[in-house]
Amino acid sequence: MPNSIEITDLQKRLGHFVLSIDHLQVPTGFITGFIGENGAGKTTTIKLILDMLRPNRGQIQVLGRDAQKDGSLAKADIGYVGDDAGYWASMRLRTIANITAPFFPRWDWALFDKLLSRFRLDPKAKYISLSKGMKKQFELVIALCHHPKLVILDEPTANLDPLVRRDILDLLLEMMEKEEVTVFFSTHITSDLDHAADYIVFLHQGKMLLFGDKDTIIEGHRVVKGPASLLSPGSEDKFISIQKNSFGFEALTDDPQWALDTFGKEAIYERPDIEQIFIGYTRKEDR
Ligand SMILES: Nc1ncnc2c1ncn2[C@@H]1O[C@H](COP(=O)(O)OP(=O)(O)OP(=O)(O)O)[C@@H](O)[C@H]1O
Repeated sequence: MPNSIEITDLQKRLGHFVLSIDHLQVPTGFITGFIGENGAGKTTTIKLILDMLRPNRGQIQVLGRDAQKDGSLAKADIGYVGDDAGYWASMRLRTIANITAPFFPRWDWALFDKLLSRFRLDPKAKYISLSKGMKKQFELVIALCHHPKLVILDEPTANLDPLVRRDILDLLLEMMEKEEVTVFFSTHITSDLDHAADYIVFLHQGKMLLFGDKDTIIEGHRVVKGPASLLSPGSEDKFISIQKNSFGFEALTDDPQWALDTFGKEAIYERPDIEQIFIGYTRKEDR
């Protein structure tokens, strides 16, 4: 199966907010990072994929099944970590696992124990006694220990310290080496994606701005810096976005060759990171 998620012609209205995605594919066997500012529509998209919300229009295929008609059949193959796991606060971790395991035919107790000890979580601890980061780690253990084909994570690393964030990303990468797993990962911490993602989706105010292979996207862009005297009205308009100050300009281009031909050796050309590209496209849309 080339794509684990395929979205076509999707529209969802929530009050004044409109989510509108013409086409989105999440390739099987890779990590796709889903980036957007607060309120961009990431959680709404994920809830639609999981059939927790119904669209006003459009089709969503998840693991080859229609999310609205028989999405429940795909649920055993999906590991999901969202905002609120909804676990009973006073339950012990082992009890939560005992209740969850029967829903998943490939539940793996050995993997559950291994992952719990990796995160130094005590199975006898009560869920309420865990810190925010430990709760996320436990939710991730539950999501991964039934060998899901598709892992959907809604901002799993928000509020976590860098060490825990890196540990979670490393765990995902290790899993993907051993079995074919697809990961769809929403975040606004773009540095996590610099490290881990293969594909990137940018969402802004309910619309997709960009989708593609991360390395190709980065290679296709440059941050150009130089003195303001290099600029002309025509060249300014060709940038995706530009910022000027008393020292000169800093701009994002999706045509590195044009920039080199236009500004030559007087400008500096830098490879952007994901955050610089995302901010550049967001500024362009907001102009
Ligand atoms: N039940 C609802 N009724 C009305 N508006 C809603 C509802 N749920 C979400 N929204 C609106 O939809 C928009 C998108 O919200 P969503 O939670 O999908 O964003 P997000 O990208 O996940 O943001 P964040 O990074 O802050 O979690 C927001 O403007 C939000 O206020």
